[in-house]
Amino acid sequence: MATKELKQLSREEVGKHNKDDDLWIIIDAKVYDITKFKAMHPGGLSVLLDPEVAGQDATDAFYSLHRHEVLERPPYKRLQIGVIAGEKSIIHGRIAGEISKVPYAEPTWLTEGYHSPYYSDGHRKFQKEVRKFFDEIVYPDALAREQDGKRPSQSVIDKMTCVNMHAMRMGPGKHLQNRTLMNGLVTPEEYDYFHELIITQEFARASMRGYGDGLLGGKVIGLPPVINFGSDELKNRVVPEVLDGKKFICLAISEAQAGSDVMGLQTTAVKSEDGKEWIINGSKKWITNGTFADYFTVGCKTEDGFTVILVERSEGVETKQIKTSYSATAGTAYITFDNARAPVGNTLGEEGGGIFVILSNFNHERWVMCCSSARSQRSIVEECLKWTTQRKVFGKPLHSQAVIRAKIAGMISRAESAQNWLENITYQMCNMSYRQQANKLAGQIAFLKSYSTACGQDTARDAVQVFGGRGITQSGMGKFIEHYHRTIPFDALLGGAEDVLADLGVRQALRAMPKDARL
Ligand code: HEM
Repeated sequence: MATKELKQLSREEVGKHNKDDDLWIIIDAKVYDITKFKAMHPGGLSVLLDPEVAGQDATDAFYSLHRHEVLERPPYKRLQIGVIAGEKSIIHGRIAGEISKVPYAEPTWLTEGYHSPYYSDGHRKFQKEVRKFFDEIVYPDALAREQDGKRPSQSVIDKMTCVNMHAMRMGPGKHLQNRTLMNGLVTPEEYDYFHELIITQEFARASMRGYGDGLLGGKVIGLPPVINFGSDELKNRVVPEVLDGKKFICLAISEAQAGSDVMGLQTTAVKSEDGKEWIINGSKKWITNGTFADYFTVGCKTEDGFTVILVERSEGVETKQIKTSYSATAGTAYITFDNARAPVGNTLGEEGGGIFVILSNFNHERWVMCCSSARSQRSIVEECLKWTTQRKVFGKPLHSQAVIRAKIAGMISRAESAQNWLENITYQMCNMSYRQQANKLAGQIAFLKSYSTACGQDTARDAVQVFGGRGITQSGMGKFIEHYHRTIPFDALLGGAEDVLADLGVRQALRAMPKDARL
């Protein structure tokens, strides 16, 4: 379709079109004819006929009330008829891959003029491509699926497979062998936890909370027990099809009756008479991706204690959507097992040794959550800095109020401290064996997760105060604030509740107290 020729106009010329039946306005050096649109304007007619708006430069008035993306929607974009001769537009929408220039909108390692000991040039190139990928491919699907609640599109999952994103999200390790990562930008041997941190943070930046979990969050927590404790037959069959986005898996531990106290779980598995199969009965609750999972990594009570078993979707397995405060795209399920069967070869780890299987993955899972928590808070800082600059109160930007600046100070400090602690822990992970990490980092990671999400909850509350009514409205200026404030409890609960984790950190420290320590 040919693009329409835009007229070169003077401000005087625009000023003549200031009446009900002939109405133009200027926004950022672009001229819009809103004569027909005015009757359909969601904000009403009268505001557009105001003498300070009709025929005038309405840039400040517009950005005080609308996100830029409004002007990019096709029906509104078409309203532009010209530009102001000799002037340039300066405001633009999201450019795929772009680094924000807003202070603190990026971690220091991505901010011009700052340095970091942790990231190499390779990490920087990798970040660039990963951001572009998420901006172009994942972000539009995240917005659409959050709206309609459907599961993430298979086309997005397939594109992620092409660059081996699903495999990279599992961290460094053998599962990356013989895979081409991000079109060859990094080799499986070079790939480290900082690469994974980059993926998780770009993911958090480009997606919405429910969609973020929907886009195979279940795999990140449900597949490691198969990779680390499954038989070779099971691994060879299940791991490739999950990492290639053809089949979906979830971790099914929590029940209505038991959560953190896994030893209190009531789902049972007993062996069939011929000893070849497990027969499973019970239910699981709040299982991310459960509604569309093909495989279920299930915690069961067995004769010898607690055992983890991989159950395939089959007769006797039913999943139902649970309505939570985030969108249905996460596929959060209530699952029932009624005489469901799984081969005994699907046992993950030792019979009765399930607690070890589950605990062994907690550190990585929590660290992933720390990565995304630090990044999502930062996006809220960016929203607040933009809003308080463009929103005018008493003729001045909102940030001219000291109380607003104090809130922003808290948000920035929290986002920076979470990121800096995270990078230190990530560096330790890069230099420790998995066993050393389990020994030395369980407490640190538990503290960081507890701290990050507490920071996130404070930031969510402050951001709502800064945005006022818009912070509790699902569309318009405050839509990301409303979303963050509504979904932050997921960060604070999943992978261990804040208080439980903080206590775990202290208990780990007390275990390491030297016997000869005295005041
Ligand atoms: C091309 C020009 C404009 C377009 C396409 C437009 C479009 C919209 C849209 C789609 C909304 C719904 C809220 C949203 O999605 O953000 C809205 C709300 C509103 N608009 Fe406009 N608008 C334009 C210009 C203006 C101007 C110049 C004013 C003058 C002050 C104005 C005042 C308002 C008000 C007061 C609301 C209600 C805001 C709220 O509920 O918070 N609009 N507009």
